[in-house]
Order: sequence, then C-alpha cells, then structure tokens
Amino acid sequence: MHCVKKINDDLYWVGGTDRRLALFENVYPIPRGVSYNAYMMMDEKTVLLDTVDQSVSGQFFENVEYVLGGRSLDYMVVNHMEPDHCSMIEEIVRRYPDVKVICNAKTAAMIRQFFSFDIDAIAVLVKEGDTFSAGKHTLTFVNAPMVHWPEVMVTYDLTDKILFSADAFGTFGAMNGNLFADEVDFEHDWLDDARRYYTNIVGKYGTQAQALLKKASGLEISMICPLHGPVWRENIGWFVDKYLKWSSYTPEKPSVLIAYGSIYGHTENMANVLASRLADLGVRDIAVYDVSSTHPSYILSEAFRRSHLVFASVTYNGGIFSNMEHLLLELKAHNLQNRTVAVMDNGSWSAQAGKQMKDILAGMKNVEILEQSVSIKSSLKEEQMAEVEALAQAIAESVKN
Ligand SMILES: Cc1cc2nc3c(=O)[nH]c(=O)nc-3n(C[C@H](O)[C@H](O)[C@H](O)COP(=O)(O)O)c2cc1C
Repeated sequence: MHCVKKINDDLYWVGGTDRRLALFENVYPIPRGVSYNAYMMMDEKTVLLDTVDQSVSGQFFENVEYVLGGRSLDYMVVNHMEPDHCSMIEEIVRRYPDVKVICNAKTAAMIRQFFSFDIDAIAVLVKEGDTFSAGKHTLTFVNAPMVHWPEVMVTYDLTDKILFSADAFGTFGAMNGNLFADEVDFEHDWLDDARRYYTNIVGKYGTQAQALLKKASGLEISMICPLHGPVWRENIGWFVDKYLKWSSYTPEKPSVLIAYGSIYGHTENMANVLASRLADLGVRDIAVYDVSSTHPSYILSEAFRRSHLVFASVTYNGGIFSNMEHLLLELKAHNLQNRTVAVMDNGSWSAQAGKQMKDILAGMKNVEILEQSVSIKSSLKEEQMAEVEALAQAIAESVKN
C-alpha cells in the first residue's frame, strides 16, 4: 500500500522509513531509525526531487506510482549523489523511460560512475541560478559543494518559497506519521539526533555549510524539505540558528563534557570525582561518558554542543587507550575548534596518555589546553586531591566566564 504525505496541493512526500538498519553509513548507530525523503511536484510537468535508499525502494515506487495517478514522470531533479538518495535513479529511468534528469555537470559525472544508463541522452544540465519551469512552479538551483559531497546542490521553488535542502537540515530518526517538525516535540525528541547527524556527517565541512547558509539567508523560505527527517514550515529560524552554531563550531551552551577511558575503574573514579567537584562549584548539566560504552558519534555530538571538554585516559601499552585515541582523532578530523580542554591520565608505571592526548589536541584550531592537569599512578589518592581541586577550579571559573 502507498504511504505518502500531502505537503500542499502540488507537493507530496513519497519517501520511506527504515527502522531495521543498525548503522547508518555502516558507522553510526540509529536506534530511532531513519527516513529517506523524496518529493513529487505535480504541476503541468511532473517533477520528482531525489530518490531513496534501496532498502525502502518498494515503498518508494508504490508512492511514486500512486501520486502520479497514471501520469508519466517528466523530470527528476538529482540534488545529491550519495546512494542513500540516488540508488533508485536507474530504476526510475527504466520504469519511466521518458523522464529527463535535471542535474549539474558534477552530478552527471557521478551518475556515469555509479550507473550504466546513458545519462547524456536525458540530462538537463543546470548551473547555479538557472531556472526551470514546471508550469506554475519555477525552480532554481544553488550549488552547495562539499555539504558534504562535491556535487551537492539545493533546489529552491521560487513560486512557493520551498527549499529542497539535500542533506542540510536532515536528521536521523524514522518519521512516525508526522511529517512536519511542528507536529513533533522536535527539541525534546529529535534535536539530539539532528545534532548527531549534522556534526558527524557534515561537521567537518563547517566553512562550506556556512557558505550555503549565507546563500540561503538571501532567500525567503516558507518551508525546508530535507532528505532525512521532518519538513520545516514553522520556527525555521530556530533550527537555522542551531546550524549557524554547529557550522561555526560555536558551543550551544557553556558546559562541561568529561570523556574517560578506563579499564578497571580507577580512571573512571578520577573522572567522577572531578565531575562531583565541578558540581560542588556550581557547574550545572555536566555530561560524563565512558568511551568504551558510548559510540563516539554521541560523544562527538556532545563535544560540538559543549564549551569545555575533559579527556581522562589510562596509558595503554605506551599510548592512549584505543577508544579514547579514536575519539580524539574523530574530533580532530571533524575540525572541532573553539574549545577549552583539559586532560587527566593514569599509568601504573609510566604515564604517557596525557602528553599524547595533548599532542592531538594541540593540532586542533583554537583549542585552549588548560595548564592544570592530573596524572595518577594506578589510583587517585588523597595527596593528589589538591590537583583535582585546582583543575576543577580552573574549569569552573572558565565556564562561568
Ligand atoms: C593492557 C594494559 C596495558 C597497560 N599499559 C600501560 C602502560 O603502557 N604504561 C602504564 O604506565 N600503565 C599501563 N597500564 C596501566 C593503566 O594505565 C592503568 O594504570 C590501570 O589500568 C589502572 O587504571 P584503570 O583502573 O582506570 O584501568 C596498562 C594496563 C593494561 C590493563
């Protein structure tokens, strides 16, 4: 049975939801599932905007056929060539042989790489600022290179002021009947996944995301239709503000994240003691994560959210505990910057993790490493509590400023 959502008289959501996939991009846990959004514009010409992942292809084709209601498919706009959105392009061409594909030159090149049909025979190549009339609706195209692939463009409906934003403004999470962000408690139920989606998938490309936001700020936008997650038609500025913060690596709030790597619990104890002292000093809403039990995508997302980051690690065969090293390298690879950080380490004979963690952190832009640190031998003892206290004081003071 078809499962579509009517957005307005001319526009339908024809995507699908997947609650079975464990790892998005084979990396990121998605316990709340994910949606793959595609949109159908029913005008004098029929226009499909993007396709879906192969996992929901059956639902997608039923939806497309239902909305077309016997009409032919005239055009397909390809905004993004990542296979979770483009995988059904070739099948669309097979089922609707008169379709023309609206895309840019980079997209056409990728279509040649991924597929074997003759794209050159059916491509309508567009450049930034070109327009296309579907009848009542006129579409224009805006390049969004490296948000987060090179060919990405977004499509803007000049008639209804709708931005088809590709992966920008997307989120993990399966749609549960409600299509619009204003029909769900987005801040409570979705924001963490939206942040985790942006920071992990697009986070490295803050400069490029800022460039897209700048272009978008010149457009009057009544609705944002992303490729994952709810459609925005109210309170758009609130979500854009989150994107402005995330893409400029600005913390959402002054607060502390403590991530620890511990094998037998003594380093964990030191992290807990620090967290407790910070709370005594009036620091609110402290987050503590074990790098072994929490997937790095969650901790990375928290690191984008918070202003002060503490990393506590055992020394592990002369190096940093492997899960901690992986996390730090992920933060660096995602270009995280503008943070105040501190390290704590543990070594039963020769502690090395602290210095090595500092070396990684020092390679990140605009990261202030607090001079206060704590290095323990096997377990935290009373005589080192003054060092923990000094670190807690330095962090608390810095958070308040
Ligand atoms: C497999 C393994 C390798 C370790 N390698 C080192 C090391 O190279 N240098 C060192 O000083 N301590 C080493 N340690 C000790 C830890 O750094 C740490 O002192 C100890 O595990 C106690 O802390 P924990 O309870 O937080 O795990 C190692 C421990 C384990 C279990």
